[in-house]
Amino acid sequence: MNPTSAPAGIPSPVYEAIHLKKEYDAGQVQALRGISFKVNAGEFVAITGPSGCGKSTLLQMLGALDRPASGTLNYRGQSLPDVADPSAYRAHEIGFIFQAFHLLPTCTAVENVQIPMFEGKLGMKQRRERAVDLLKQVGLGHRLDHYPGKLSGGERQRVAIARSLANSPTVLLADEPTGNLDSTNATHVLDLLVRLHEEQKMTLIMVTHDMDIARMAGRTILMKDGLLVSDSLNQPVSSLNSPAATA
Ligand SMILES: Nc1ncnc2c1ncn2[C@@H]1O[C@H](COP(=O)(O)OP(=O)(O)OP(=O)(O)O)[C@@H](O)[C@H]1O
Repeated sequence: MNPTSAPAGIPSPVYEAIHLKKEYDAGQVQALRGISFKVNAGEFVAITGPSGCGKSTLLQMLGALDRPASGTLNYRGQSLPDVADPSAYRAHEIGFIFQAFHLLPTCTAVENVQIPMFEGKLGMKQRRERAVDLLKQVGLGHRLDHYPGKLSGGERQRVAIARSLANSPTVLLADEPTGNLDSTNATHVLDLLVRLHEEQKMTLIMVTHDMDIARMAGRTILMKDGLLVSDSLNQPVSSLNSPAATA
């Protein structure tokens, strides 16, 4: 994509959504009923709210996995629903992390991480080297040749996070990334996401129904019944282990 840039000193929105709507079942389900917000480069935003309020629907739109019925959704100044090549956008601009990991069970950790790289120009040796490097970054240098079935849930999610970084995305979109994990593994995965966001200045947008997890973000968007009910900055919290998160 060919991003537009904001004048110096003005934060440039990565995403700008204006009155987004989405219906299912010929209008019987109104999943999004007019959502507007901006996300600036390098922000960590949590999207939270009760089950069925439209969080995943919204994240899927940001990931160009779905299209709004109406409204405007821009990614770095370009209309996302109208992007010429959504698969290139998904492969190179964003990394997606799912609750259920979505690893290929017949591929090892290092093979799973290489999968998104097949769209790029790296040769076989470079792909493997990059995958090894990414697995080391997520603390799995000792599990390179393990199959997903031989890894713990937390390790599987860390492989999925390494895979999401394969093509150096601008944005990480995480949908309940700790939803299938026990509290210890959840803490490790969240700390890893925070570290990636802080060290690599990555924009991180995370859907969670858990308010304690949402508070780890710099900002929380609260949804209800397909509407945005609040959009507020959070007090700094670096980990679920911190007193503020466990109080
Ligand atoms: N493909 C679909 N067809 C019909 N209705 C759908 C579809 N996907 C989602 N919905 C409905 O749209 C609404 C919003 O769903 P969504 O999955 O976005 O909510 P959510 O906030 O992510 O929920 P949860 O926290 O339970 O995952 C819900 O009422 C859901 O039943």
